[in-house]
This record gives sequence, C-alpha cells and structure tokens, in this order.
Amino acid sequence: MNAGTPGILLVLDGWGHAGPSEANALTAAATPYLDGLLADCPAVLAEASGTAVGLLPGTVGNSEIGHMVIGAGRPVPYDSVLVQEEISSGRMRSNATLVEVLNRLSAAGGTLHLVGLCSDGMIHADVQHLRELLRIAARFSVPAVRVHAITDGRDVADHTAAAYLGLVEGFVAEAGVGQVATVVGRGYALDKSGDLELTEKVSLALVDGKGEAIGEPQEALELTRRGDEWVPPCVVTGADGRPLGPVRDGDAVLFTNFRSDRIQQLADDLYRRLAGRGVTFLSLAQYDTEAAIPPLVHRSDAGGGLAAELAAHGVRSVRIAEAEKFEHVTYYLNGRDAAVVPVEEHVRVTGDVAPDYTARPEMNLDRVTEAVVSAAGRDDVPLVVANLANIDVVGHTGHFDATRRAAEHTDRAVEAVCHAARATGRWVLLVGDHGNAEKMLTDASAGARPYGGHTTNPVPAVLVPAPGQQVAAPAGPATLADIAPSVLALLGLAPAPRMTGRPLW
Ligand SMILES: O=C(O)[C@H](O)COP(=O)(O)O
Ligand SMILES: [Mn+2]
Ligand SMILES: [Mn+2]
Repeated sequence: MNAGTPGILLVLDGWGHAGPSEANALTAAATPYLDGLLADCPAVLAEASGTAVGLLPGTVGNSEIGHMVIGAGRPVPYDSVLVQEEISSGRMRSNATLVEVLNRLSAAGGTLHLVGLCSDGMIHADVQHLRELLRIAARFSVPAVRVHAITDGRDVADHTAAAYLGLVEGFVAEAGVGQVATVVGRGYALDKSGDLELTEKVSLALVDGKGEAIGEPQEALELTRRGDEWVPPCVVTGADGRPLGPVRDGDAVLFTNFRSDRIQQLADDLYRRLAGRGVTFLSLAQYDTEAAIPPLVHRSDAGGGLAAELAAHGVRSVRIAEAEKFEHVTYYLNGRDAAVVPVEEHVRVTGDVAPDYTARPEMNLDRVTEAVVSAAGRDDVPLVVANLANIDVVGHTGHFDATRRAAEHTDRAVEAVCHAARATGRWVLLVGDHGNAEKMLTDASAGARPYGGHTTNPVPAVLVPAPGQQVAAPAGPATLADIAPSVLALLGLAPAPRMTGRPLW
C-alpha cells in the first residue's frame, strides 16, 4: 500500500473502449492529451457492464450502476436484476403487494394502469416486464387494463418505437386483457430537469384524457417532429370518441420502469393530482419519489463503500458535476444514500442548459474544470471526485460530430485537471462509468443507423501518478468494483470489509 497521496477521481461519463471505426466518435476525435496518458500511464480496461457490475449478462452499463459500483467496490445487484429474478422465479405471480391490489381491482371493478417506457434498452425498463404484468393481470381477472406507453429512441435506436408499440399490442392480445390508451415520448414523460410543464402534459393525458386524439396507438408516431423521444402526448379514443385511458376513482397505477430517476417526477405529479380519489400507486422497483409508493421489489443495499470509509477516517472529499450527473457523484456513488456527510462537500455546476446538446457540446465543462482545479488547490481536501458529463450526454443525441467535439472539449479539460494535479502533488485516476460514445451506430446487421445509447464495452481506467509517485502497471482483468479499493489504497487506506474489488495500483 502507498503511503497515502491526495488525488482526483475523474469519471469520464460514457467513455468506453473500442477500436477505431466509423462508429467510434472517441477515436475520431483529436484528443492528444488523453492519447498520451493512455500510452504513457499505467492503464487497464475495466468491465462496466453485465454481471461484472451487478447487471444481467450482456446488459449495457448505465450511470447509476456505474457510479454505485465505483463507490461500493463490489458488484451491486441492480433493480433490473431483482425484478427479473422475481419474474423468472414465478414469485411475481404471488407478490403480496401486487396480489392485494389486483384482487381488490377485480372485486371492485377497477382498472389497472401500467405506465412505463416501452423498449428493451434495459436502462430504465424492459418491455418484457410489462408483458408479465399483463399476464398476471389476466390471471387475476382484472376487469380492465390500460397501457400508457412511453416511447424511447434514446436507450435504443431512434425510430424503433413502431416495433415496440407493435410488441406491446401483441402482449395485450396474448394476455387477452388491456388496451394501449396513451402514447407519449420519454422527452415529456421522463423529464428529470424539473420542467414541470412537460410532466403536466403527460399527467393531463392520463388524468383528463387531454392530448392529441388518435384512433390507433401507431398514429401517435406520425405526430412527432423530433423522433421517438418527442412523440407528443396522444390519447387513444374508443368507438364513442372518448379517451380510453383516464384514471378513475378507485383505479390503480403501476409504474413499470425499474429505474427511478427519470420517472419519479411524473410519478409524484400524478400522485399529487390524484390525491383523495382512492387511487392506489405501485412501482415495479423502489423509487426515490416524495410520495411513498410501495414497490413490488425492494432495492439492494449498496452501502459500506468508499463514502463510508472516507467518513470513518475523516477524509474530506469534494464532489463536483454538472446538474445532469450531480446525483451520480453524490447519491449513487454513496450507495444511494442521501445522508449529509460532514466530510463531504458537493458542488453542483449549473449554467446554460442547451435545449439541444449538439449545439453546445462543451456544456458547462469550463465551470466543472474550474471547480476541480480550485478544490485540488486545497490542502484540507485529500480527494476530489468529479464527473465530466459531455461524452455521455452529447453521445445520447446520436450525433457523431457533436460527440466527437464533446470528446475534444473533454481532452482539454483533462489536461487542465492533470496540470493542476501535478502542481498540487496529486494523482489523477480517470475511469469511464460505461460505454457510449465509442459506438455511435447500431450494428451493421441492423442497418447501421445512428445510435445514442450505452454499450457493453469495457472502459479505460488510467492512473496519472503524482509527481515522484511510483506505481506498478495493473495486472489482470479489472472491473469498476476495483476503483474504490484503488482510490483507498492511493490515499493510504485499506479496502472496506464489504469490498470485493482489489486495488489496481
Ligand atoms: O436517462 C438517460 O439519460 C439514459 O436513458 C441513460 O443514461 P445514464 O445512465 O447515463 O443516465
Ligand atoms: Mn454515465
Ligand atoms: Mn448515459
């Protein structure tokens, strides 16, 4: 173990590794500084997807699990896995929370409303979970089921919503119960920027049947001007011209996303609007909503990681990120623990928010960099943790050239951080949390269309040693679970007892 040297943990969001290709915006970018670090510093590729981090085999990584595992120092069974286990084992069919509500609906004649993202992107939801819930509703003879379908185009390739809606219509037919009542893009339904006007439009569709009236679900897709993400709220009407969907007194609403961060704003808004009307709310997995919504599956404990260890040793850390990734370097890195920790300082960088990130791939990176440099200059802060969001956030647009420019801005920011680190005697550990920008096209077999989603590729983990610091090249396979033990070792601390990862340097 090293004697203990202060450092900077820099998460480059969406920084995956793949060889050069026409799909790789990272190798296409001019990133001389990062190229130099990768060539000269002890580096390793770390697994950031699938079972290595606590996801189902072959599942793409995401920011939540990525930061949780970076912080926990061990794989954390993610919500998608817990839901899948509940379904595969057959336990969901007798899930006490679900059964109680379904029995009540069948006895009293209420409707079950299933609200969720309809794709198999495996980041927020899996449309197969909706299928199982429809089957279970049929087994319990729930008199009516309404599906309020949120179209994706972000975790999966754009212009795929027609196929997923087709799947959902097939599931409904197979179950013999249910109708698609609402179709709306995730840009509206899964806003997490706090833009309540977007959320309100979705709520009004569900509560009052307000929105574009359509006869068939697929008609909704013709009404978007910005792809699947921005399908405007559409309400399917019945033969009598009335919307099929509005939630009525005594109904139940079950949110089918397993990930909370983007659906919780809508869940809270609906909860408030329907208060006092005897509507039961449920969520597939546990949400961070203000409202207490009972989950069908409880989340895993991701505690006992880096944050706990730093607190136990009184090691001060400063956490820095743009608003988009702020929770990731605080809440998720701390094992989904929102407790205020006296030895932690949080810097949430705000600034101009571009409605379209392709026009501003630099985002507010200058301010993030300034905050990191300023924290690095403090003697009372042994550890600075920051997230550079650009590669991931711009990568999600599916726009190759903008993502290439995001990488070039990131390169200059990393250079500035490394200079500050050298001047203040710090090491810098750079790591991706999952892949994204190294794959901006779908597979050729699928027709090579633009792709803004995450990947299963490993991520680089690179240590830029502090001046005079001797470190050996890391050996063997690595995963994100090795990052917290590495950070602790570099700070001169032992891994926490619950960590299964090992120090890489
Ligand atoms: O919510 C999103 O923006 C994407 O679906 C997933 O991206 P993230 O895991 O990087 O947040
Ligand atoms: Mn991420
Ligand atoms: Mn992302």
